[in-house]
Amino acid sequence: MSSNGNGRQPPQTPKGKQPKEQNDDTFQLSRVFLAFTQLPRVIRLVWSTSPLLTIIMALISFASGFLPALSVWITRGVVDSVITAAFSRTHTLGMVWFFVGAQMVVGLGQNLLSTLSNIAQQLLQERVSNRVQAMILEKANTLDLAFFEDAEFYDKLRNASDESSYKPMSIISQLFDFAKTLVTLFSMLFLLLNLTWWLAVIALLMPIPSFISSTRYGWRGYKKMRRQSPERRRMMYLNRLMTTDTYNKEIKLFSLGHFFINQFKDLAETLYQEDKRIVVRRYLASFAWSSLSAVANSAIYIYVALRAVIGAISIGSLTMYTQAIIQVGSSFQGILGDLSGIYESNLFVDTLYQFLEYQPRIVSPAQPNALQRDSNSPGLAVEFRNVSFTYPGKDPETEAALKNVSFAIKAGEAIALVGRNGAGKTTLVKLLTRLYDPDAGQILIGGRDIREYDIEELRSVVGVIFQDYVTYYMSARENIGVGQIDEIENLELVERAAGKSGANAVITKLHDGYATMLGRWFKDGTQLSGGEWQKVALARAFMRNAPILVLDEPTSSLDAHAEYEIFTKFRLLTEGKTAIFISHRFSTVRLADRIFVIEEGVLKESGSHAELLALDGRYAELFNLQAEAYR
Ligand SMILES: Nc1ncnc2c1ncn2[C@@H]1O[C@H](COP(=O)(O)OP(=O)(O)OP(=O)(O)O)[C@@H](O)[C@H]1O
Repeated sequence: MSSNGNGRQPPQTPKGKQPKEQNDDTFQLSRVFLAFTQLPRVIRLVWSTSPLLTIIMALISFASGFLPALSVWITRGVVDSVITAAFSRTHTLGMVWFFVGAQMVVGLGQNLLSTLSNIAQQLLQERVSNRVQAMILEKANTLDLAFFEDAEFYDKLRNASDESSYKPMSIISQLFDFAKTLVTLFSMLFLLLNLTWWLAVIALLMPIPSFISSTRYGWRGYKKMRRQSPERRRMMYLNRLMTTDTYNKEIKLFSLGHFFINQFKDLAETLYQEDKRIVVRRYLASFAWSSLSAVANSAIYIYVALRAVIGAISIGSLTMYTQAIIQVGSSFQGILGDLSGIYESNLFVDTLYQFLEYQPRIVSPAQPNALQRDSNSPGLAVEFRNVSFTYPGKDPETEAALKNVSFAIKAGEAIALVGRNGAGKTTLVKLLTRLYDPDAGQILIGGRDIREYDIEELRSVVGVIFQDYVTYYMSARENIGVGQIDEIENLELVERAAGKSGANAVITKLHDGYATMLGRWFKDGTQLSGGEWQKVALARAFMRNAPILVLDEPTSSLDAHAEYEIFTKFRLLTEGKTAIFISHRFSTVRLADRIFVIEEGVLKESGSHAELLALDGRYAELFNLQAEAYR
């Protein structure tokens, strides 16, 4: 995205930290080494998650690396001692027993180590994955609302939480496996060198082409994941549409099921075709290279067999060398496989760290000023001075949401915001609570620019319920208690807040009162009606007990009686706090001390109901239009 000309940048990973692969689709082997740059970070992450489990895994890997060579060496002992026993006259079985016994000990040892390794790995995997998921949530919690409205950010967030949470542990497992196989490789090479050096070299070289090919496909797999991310997200969305209760009604009534299912199937088919190409090519290439290795192994086999025929080596040695050759090849292949696996996982982990590097733009100042409450009023004064704002990616000339808006609200005043859909009313509230910062101008609360306050403190003095309020699928008490999280257990406060909004009458009728689980998602959940949910949300705003109360269409779903109840008692309920409410219902609006009419991002008119009617401007027009409809 380009800058939209108002000086703000859309959310991006900090410049200079993007890995080179981001901008280039071609694969180069040299990049393989670049992609290991995350390794130290990953090791630190896993180590700090559980040093004990990491040490256990490292020790087990190192120890089990020696066992294959030991086993091959013992095999020679078994064969040679059997032949000696068979062809000598004494038939002494002592050595046979010894070597077979040793083989059994090695076998049991191998079994024990792999069991321990599996246990350590699974436990560590779970802890690392949980920790990474928590890190992603923590990061998401710090980021501005604007990030969540950006598709690129969303893709990264999805990729980070879907793929990357288990990848750090894959890297560590592959790294330990790499170390283990390295030990096996060197111990096998040590055995082979007794026979001839060039066989060791050939066995080493064989797996290299296979490594290059597999790394290239790892790269392609990663690029594919990045490319397909928007489609996969769309599939997830369709899946949610089809399986979530809130959408189900409309989908049934509009017969949209097949329409969405077909979209899902089309996307799935396109992705499948792309996946198929990569999978088939990857495994065919791997088949070709491993066939070549098999042929080369047979040639070496013949050479060693002929050495045994002419008596240059014993039959036991024949067995040992042939096994060692095969193991050198497979160990080296294993090492390269681990390397390309680490490389592939690294690419994913890179996405995770790119996500974790996002920095919020809306932050508290280094030295925040404390908010001074007004001693004469339970409310706080609010002022907008020449505030302009355009949403990211929109043109400030033609698509500004607010243009040069100025007004002052006294502490304790009740203000209604009116205006058509899309006029900028909700945007004004978002700016007041620093969900966005204005591009120009200043917003003041209690006489100071809101950017001078700590964000948490600022938000604690503004109680807001948006028109798209959240319906938490939790108990009724929690639904209201979250309005003031440190009082969530205080049933008395919760009940008082519920009493003000009319939610108390709803909740006391439920089978478990305030303990009733709301929503249908969880066991014994009760679904509420739209208006009942709104009363619960409204109670949350009262629970907050903030000096400034902002209600965005707070009574849109309430029945006439409930709305009347709230608004006749509005001043009583708000206890003299500063109140800003947005409403399209003029019966509600006229209760405000003053009314602000917003039109296309501009404050057009302001004054009391009577003043604005007398003005006979836009307000009078809208009011009369609505009144007309009731006649
Ligand atoms: N997150 C967003 N990203 C981009 N544009 C947005 C966003 N939210 C709102 N807008 C645009 O900003 C303008 C003002 O929207 P706003 O939500 O403030 O209107 P409103 O007056 O509250 O409308 P309504 O009465 O329908 O709730 C609209 O043109 C809208 O399309």
